[in-house]
Amino acid sequence: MRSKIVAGNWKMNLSEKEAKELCKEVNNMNIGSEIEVYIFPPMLYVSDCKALSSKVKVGAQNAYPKDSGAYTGEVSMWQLKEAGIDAVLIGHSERREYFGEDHSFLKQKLDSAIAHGITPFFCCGEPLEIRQNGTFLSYVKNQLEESVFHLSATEFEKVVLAYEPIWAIGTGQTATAEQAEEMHAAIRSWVEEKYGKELAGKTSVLYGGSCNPGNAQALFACENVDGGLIGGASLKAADFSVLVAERTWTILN
Ligand SMILES: O=C(CO)COP(=O)(O)O
Repeated sequence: MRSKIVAGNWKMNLSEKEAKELCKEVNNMNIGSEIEVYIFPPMLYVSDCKALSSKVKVGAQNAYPKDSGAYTGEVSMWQLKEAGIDAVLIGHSERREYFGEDHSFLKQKLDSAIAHGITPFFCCGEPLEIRQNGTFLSYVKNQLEESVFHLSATEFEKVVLAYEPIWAIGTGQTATAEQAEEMHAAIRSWVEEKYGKELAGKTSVLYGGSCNPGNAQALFACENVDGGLIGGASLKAADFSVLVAERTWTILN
């Protein structure tokens, strides 16, 4: 069946020392037998974290879609691959909002990640006004149609999807299990329409947005929620260790 994944997006936090320390702590956690764990440290630390990681996979929060050239300040997917990095975040709402990343740019990033064999975690999710006006399903469907559904089935197979409602990110206002399941089931149905039942059944769809030890069990127990993309709670070893623990996944399942 599909992979169950807990991924920590550290965003632009931690000193080098703190990042290495947290990386070691995550690698020493008691991780559930069927759970894959990823960390996404700031770019500066990805290689160090990769070197310190045994059972945990390491991804970058960003990368540029061209392989090399005059793109001052950027790091390419190709360079990440050369450095042994496993995954990359694409389409996070913070990059869409603060760095103007649009559908067509995200599409290029996705193509480049796949071409280089890096696992893309493609993020989608609606802002508060779209949640409130009730058009959130079509909003998220459009994000996938614009940047993801051009992929062939063989390419799409490599993608991990993450639903992160913007109103839940860093706000403490988590989506309820019902809200998450409604969206995740819809996402899986669109994947099925496009790529068929078998591939839809194999696609991991993670939830992100104020996920923490207090609400993770209810979210992870939803049929179509295959784990979490965790911000704030991934910076605290004590919290993150609960999210990756076997018992968080087994009690309600
Ligand atoms: O943006 C997120 C993960 O990518 C979620 O962040 P929080 O868990 O801090 O809400």
